[in-house]
Amino acid sequence: MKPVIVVHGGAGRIFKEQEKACRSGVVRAVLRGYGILKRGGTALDAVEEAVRSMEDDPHFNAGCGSVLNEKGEVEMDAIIMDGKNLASGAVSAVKCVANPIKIARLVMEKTKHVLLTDQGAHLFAQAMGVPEIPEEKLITERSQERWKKNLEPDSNPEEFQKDLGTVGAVALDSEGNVACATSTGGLSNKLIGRVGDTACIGSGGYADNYSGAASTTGHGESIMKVVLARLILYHMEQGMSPEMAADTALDYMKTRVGGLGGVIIVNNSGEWAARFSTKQMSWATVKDDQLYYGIYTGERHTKSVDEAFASESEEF
Ligand SMILES: NC(=O)C[C@H](N)C(=O)O
Repeated sequence: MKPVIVVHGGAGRIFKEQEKACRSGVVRAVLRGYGILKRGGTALDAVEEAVRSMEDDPHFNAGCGSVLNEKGEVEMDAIIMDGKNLASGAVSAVKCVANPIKIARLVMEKTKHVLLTDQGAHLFAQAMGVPEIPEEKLITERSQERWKKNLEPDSNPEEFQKDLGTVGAVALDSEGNVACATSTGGLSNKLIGRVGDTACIGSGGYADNYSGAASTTGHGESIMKVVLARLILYHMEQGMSPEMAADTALDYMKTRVGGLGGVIIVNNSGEWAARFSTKQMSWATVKDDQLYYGIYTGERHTKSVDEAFASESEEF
């Protein structure tokens, strides 16, 4: 089986001055993940690596760069899932760690549970030897400015929620296994303790070798109401292509609950899609040693992977 990986850097609005950094960020992440697949690594390792790369990138709303809750704190959600056996692990409302996706993976591999939250997730991370980092390291000037603006009496929180940026990855490895991973700081100025779609199995992501894998982004409460990732896989089980399944599910979310978002998908034969109902979503894919990436509807750049690896440090 030829490996495939798709990543997203969040659906929503990307400001002009951020576009280059977002394109570079998703390309860097997809190449890291593909490097693992190319060496015969698993889909699970590839999606974790790709998501880690974007958690470490301050341009995305995950890890460093996460948006802040109503008190100005970072509370992050993440999920990972293995399509081989439906094993999955997630964390919600975690603080002071660089890579929530790592803890999600540990939840999957080292506990009998699927989701740990807040204090419990913190204690578990400590017990697993995950280093704690000061909260300031996760907070960027941009996330702080946005938080302050949202506190102004005439602010329009709806407007600011458009500026999303969750990160995610889906992959198919050479053994035919699929996996997904998603990580986020959630919604700006959210209530303390708010758990979003990203931490919830079937909403923020789902992976099943019988059909494929999906990772979602967008308005979390809407995504949870329609259980977006699982809905997409259901459509694929009924015979739809990844693209058709994505469009059908996103349309349903828009008409049924008025929610916008984006998804990346790979099915178990290596067909993929990156679709969104928002204005933009940064995404990148590698299949057959060919890199594809874009931000706007209809935008699709192509490069060979060798060429892309050679210019990895450059902007795209
Ligand atoms: N940026 C996002 O995609 C937000 C995320 N889905 C949430 O609601 O937590």
